[in-house]
Amino acid sequence: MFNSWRRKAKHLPPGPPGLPFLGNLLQIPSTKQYVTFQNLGNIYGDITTIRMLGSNFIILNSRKAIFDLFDSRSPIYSDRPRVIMSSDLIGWDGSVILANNTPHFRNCRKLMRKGLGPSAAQSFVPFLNRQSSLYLRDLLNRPEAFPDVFKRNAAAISMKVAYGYDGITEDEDMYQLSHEANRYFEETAVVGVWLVDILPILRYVPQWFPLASFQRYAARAKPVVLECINKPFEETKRHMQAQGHLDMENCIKYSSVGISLGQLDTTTASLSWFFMAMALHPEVQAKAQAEIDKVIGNERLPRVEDKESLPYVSAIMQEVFRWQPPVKMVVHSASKDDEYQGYFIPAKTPLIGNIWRVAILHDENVYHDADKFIPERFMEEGAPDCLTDVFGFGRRICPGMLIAQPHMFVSIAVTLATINITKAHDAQGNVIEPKVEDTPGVVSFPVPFKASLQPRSKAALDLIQRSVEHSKTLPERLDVFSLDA
Ligand code: HEM
Repeated sequence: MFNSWRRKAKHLPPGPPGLPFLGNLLQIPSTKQYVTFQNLGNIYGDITTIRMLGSNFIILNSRKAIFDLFDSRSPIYSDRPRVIMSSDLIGWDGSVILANNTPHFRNCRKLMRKGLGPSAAQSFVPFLNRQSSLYLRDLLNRPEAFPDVFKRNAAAISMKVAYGYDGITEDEDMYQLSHEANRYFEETAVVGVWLVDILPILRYVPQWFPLASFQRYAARAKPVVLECINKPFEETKRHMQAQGHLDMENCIKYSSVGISLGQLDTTTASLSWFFMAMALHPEVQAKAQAEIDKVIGNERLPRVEDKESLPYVSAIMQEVFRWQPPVKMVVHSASKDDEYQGYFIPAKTPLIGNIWRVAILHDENVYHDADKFIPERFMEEGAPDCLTDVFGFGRRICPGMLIAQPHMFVSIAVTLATINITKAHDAQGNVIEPKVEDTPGVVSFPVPFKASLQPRSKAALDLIQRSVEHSKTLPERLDVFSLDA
């Protein structure tokens, strides 16, 4: 009784008044929620509550609040809110990304630390270098389809990292399978978008019911998702002719598919934002190309190992992440009641960390002209490191960040070394201005835009061809999942 009195005596963080039952539902748009949340933060402070259909959501709008809770109190704030649509209805339950902080989750993270940690990431460097010239070749073959080239390249890397699988770019069925399963994840894993996530009772509504279009969607999606989880794993097992302990098999299966899920869209989106930034800022592109020409010359392509000697190119990578973080909000959940800054945070409340606002990312106190693309800010003495924010927090921090960063760097560097990216023109010769608008979803892509890609010179074209040939001589990588280490 005393506890219940204490619970009532403490208040949730403040938030906007809402309507009976609907709460703030009508005030939260379906796109760019992070801007709405930022505006709420400006009114109600760095920790704000919104209420929708009887459920509370807490928004964290400051770097301090996010780190205090997600990082310093990570034993409490490492769960995920339950997304019934994505996990129960379409089959992503068990996936690392949606799992609560359970033994299964901890085993998967342990496995991923081995497969994606510093020494594993180091061992992928030759593969990333090798892959970068194939990426350039594909880009020049299909310049108009650059987002698809990014995605196929990311798929090749994630399949290699997750399953040791080569040749996804030639295996159209496997590529389409992971592409489609990924899309289903993207469309269903955002908290609060599907009514069934807010009113779980709806999960029992049968498919034939007139308003149950979500059940029909789930019936289409589930076989694809399950095949994406099982097929590459079974193939790998067949190749290895291995039989393992069932728990461990599950752990490998969900870690592997988590890697593929974690990588595909994030790197594709970031490279798409990079292309947009270059089309919008020819002066940045020219400056980076001058750096590459001076430091690397035109006898070879830049490599992962050149990062330190190409500070301006590295600054472009950081600025792409800061300007348009591909994951603009992360959602953790509290595993038990807690108190913060005098406010009560009930167990199971979803907490939304507004990466967009946080930080440094779009905080004018830290970055001047935060909406502008200015890589020079990362060349200044004592510039903050935005990479500590874009990859998430605490126990849920992105396990693939040591693969993602060299992959992004080398892709940016080889593109700048050999290709000019400019704004596209329409049939009448008018410039098509790219719009800096993003798509809704877990990962935010730029809305599709056109850009024109031209090789910088005949020498650049020759270099790409030579590098593709040379890449075949580069060493392979070692076993990813050596479980006995
Ligand atoms: C541009 C590149 C990437 C960015 C910006 C990014 C960002 C993120 C963020 C913000 C999270 C959520 C963290 C949180 O909840 O606090 C996350 C989770 C995750 N990422 Fe990445 N990521 C990237 C690339 C990758 C790559 C290359 C992999 C795999 C090789 C990967 C695998 C994962 C996995 C498995 C999770 C789920 C972790 C969990 O829920 O515990 N990511 N990532």
